[in-house]
Amino acid sequence: MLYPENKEFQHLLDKVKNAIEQRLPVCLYRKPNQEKVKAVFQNSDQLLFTSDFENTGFVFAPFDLRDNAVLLRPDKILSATYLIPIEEKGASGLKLAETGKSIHLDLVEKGLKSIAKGDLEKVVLSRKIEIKHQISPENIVLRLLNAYPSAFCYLFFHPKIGLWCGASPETFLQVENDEVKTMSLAGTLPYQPNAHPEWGQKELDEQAMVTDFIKNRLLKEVDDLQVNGPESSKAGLLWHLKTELRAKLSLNSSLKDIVKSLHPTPAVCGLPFDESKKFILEHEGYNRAYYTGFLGELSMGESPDTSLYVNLRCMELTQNGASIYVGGGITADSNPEKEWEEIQNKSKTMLRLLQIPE
Ligand SMILES: C=C(O[C@H]1C=CC=C(C(=O)O)[C@@H]1O)C(=O)O
Repeated sequence: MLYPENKEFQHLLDKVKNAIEQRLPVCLYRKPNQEKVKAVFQNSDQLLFTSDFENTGFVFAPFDLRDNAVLLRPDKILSATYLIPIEEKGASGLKLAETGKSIHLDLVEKGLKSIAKGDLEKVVLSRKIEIKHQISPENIVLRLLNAYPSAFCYLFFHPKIGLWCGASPETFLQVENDEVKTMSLAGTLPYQPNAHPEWGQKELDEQAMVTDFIKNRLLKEVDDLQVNGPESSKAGLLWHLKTELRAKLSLNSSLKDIVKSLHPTPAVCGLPFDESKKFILEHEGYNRAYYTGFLGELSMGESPDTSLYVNLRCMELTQNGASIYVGGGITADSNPEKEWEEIQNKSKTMLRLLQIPE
């Protein structure tokens, strides 16, 4: 037993473990700053999709929406309160390998050349890191819940898709009645205890580009748009610059319209939209799959509302291993070495879950 003090939570965790063992789709998740953990179970291994986001269920959408967004049909939903134990083990002994550095530096240089030529203004470039480990999904999910109370934490399994988990710091879209909320999250610095982040022009410009894009795209779909920020926001061992946007959904707009006009935002793709996406697909050299896609409840919450998060700080769990996905925004002011350090720091968000001894 992993959590004997809380029978309700242990029951939920056991059910999730059973579903994975029986190869049935399931997603366990906790919204930011909440004590309630939920799990959605689908009682068949059918691969279902949503294209208009009008269904009820849990959506798991890829970076490239030409591939389908997976829908978990909520045949059963369980929830339990989970209180984080006070004695939390810190991130100890993190060893960061430099493997893949030269490949990533070359990719960043290519991005910088396209920016210098005027083809791109910004492009988010990423990589996949393969790690070996022996930790069970139940232990990983506990570590995730304990380490990142202010993130959207999840463990998603579908036998035809795979096993993914993550701690996303970024809201993609929240819709409750006609109220729409989203955020622009871009600009990163390492977190230093007792010190405030000192943002440079590169991060401020990068953040402004993302905010302007979201603002301009949203203005076509919403009324009464309000923009608050940017401000510093802590995400695990990192600081980000964050701007919050809220508005009223226009009468002739739908969730599908907003999703299609925003995803993928320049926080995970780039500017101009089409050219940066093309650059990523041509040059990154691997398939992002569900990294930098989005996931969450569709018409399924208490209200019922929709709350979607960007699939960042995530990994795919495989037999005895994991693939950690990390990326960063490249602009004209980027320094390739610093960009490498930034994604190394981002990789610690998932890496620390695999390296603390059982
Ligand atoms: C693409 C990622 O982060 C995005 C979100 C916040 C800050 C970012 C940045 O500063 O580059 C990225 O835009 C990632 O973590 O893999």
